[in-house]
Amino acid sequence: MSGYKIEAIAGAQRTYLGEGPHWNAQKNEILYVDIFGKAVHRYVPSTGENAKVTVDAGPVSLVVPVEGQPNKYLITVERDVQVMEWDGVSAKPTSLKRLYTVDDHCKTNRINDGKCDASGRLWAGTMGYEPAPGQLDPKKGTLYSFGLDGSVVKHADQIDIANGLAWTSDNSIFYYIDSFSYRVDAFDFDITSGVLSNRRTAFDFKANGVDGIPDGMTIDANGNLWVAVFAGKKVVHIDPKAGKKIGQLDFPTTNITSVTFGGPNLDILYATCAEHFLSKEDLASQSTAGSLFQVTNVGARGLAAGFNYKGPV
Ligand SMILES: O=C(O)[C@H](O)[C@@H](O)[C@H](O)[C@H](O)CO
Ligand SMILES: [Zn+2]
Repeated sequence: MSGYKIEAIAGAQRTYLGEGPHWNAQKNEILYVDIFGKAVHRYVPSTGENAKVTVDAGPVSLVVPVEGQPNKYLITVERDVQVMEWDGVSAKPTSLKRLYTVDDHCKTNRINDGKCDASGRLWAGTMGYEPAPGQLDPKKGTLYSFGLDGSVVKHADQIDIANGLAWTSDNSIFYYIDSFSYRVDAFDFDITSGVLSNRRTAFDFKANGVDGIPDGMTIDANGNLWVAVFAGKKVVHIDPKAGKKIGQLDFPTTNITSVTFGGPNLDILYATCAEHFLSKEDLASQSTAGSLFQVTNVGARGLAAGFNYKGPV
């Protein structure tokens, strides 16, 4: 893949563990979190406006706007799903309200990656305690959905690190990453009922000789996947139908965590990354660690902007 250009966005606030980028088309802004920075960030590319709101209660792993309520956002804090009221400027939320708590059976778990499907249903998964690279409390994660009717449904368990999620344009397939499987899996998906079935492998990192840990993910208008590779210094472009890698974006820092398309034409790929788990040497030599990146001229456009949450708040 040639001709692409990667830039660390100087005007966007940096993070310790940047994650969960969401293109909010209603406000032409990108939202992203700093998990262990316990914060939500917003950045408006057209004006350079940016802001950060800190939630002291615990790690914040995702942010999704609430449909029709411009100052309300769904966030996850530790094992809670909460609705945050925020004016988009202040350093502290106007209000926080807990909606759901998951994994009471394992209180050292936390919610990790998640996003909404096209119906506005939230999907999010959990992971065990991970004090250091390779020291994860294994197979403790569960994938949940939070429905428009207020239902909380378990879809899969025995997950190591609940990560990337993406749906096809016709919502017939859900792609999913449990990081330490080193795979992208595919499920048949029924968006009306929210039911997943027929889990199979769409792309196997090890079988295809791709090193690193698959992390966050997005899908482009051609139905191909873009997967951030933690400890891999890259984003890989994958054709999930063929189970083949079809491209790669090489970054100047090691721990790329997630990606989303954004911009008015959905032709800019935004990537989050982390200082988290970087070696001392890498931290000293990688000045862009923790940046929000934009990648232009990748040769594809996003399938859609981020979907808002449409459930009860
Ligand atoms: O960003 C995430 O999704 C996790 O929260 C990170 O912690 C890494 O994926 C994990 O640490 C890799 O080992
Ligand atoms: Zn992740």
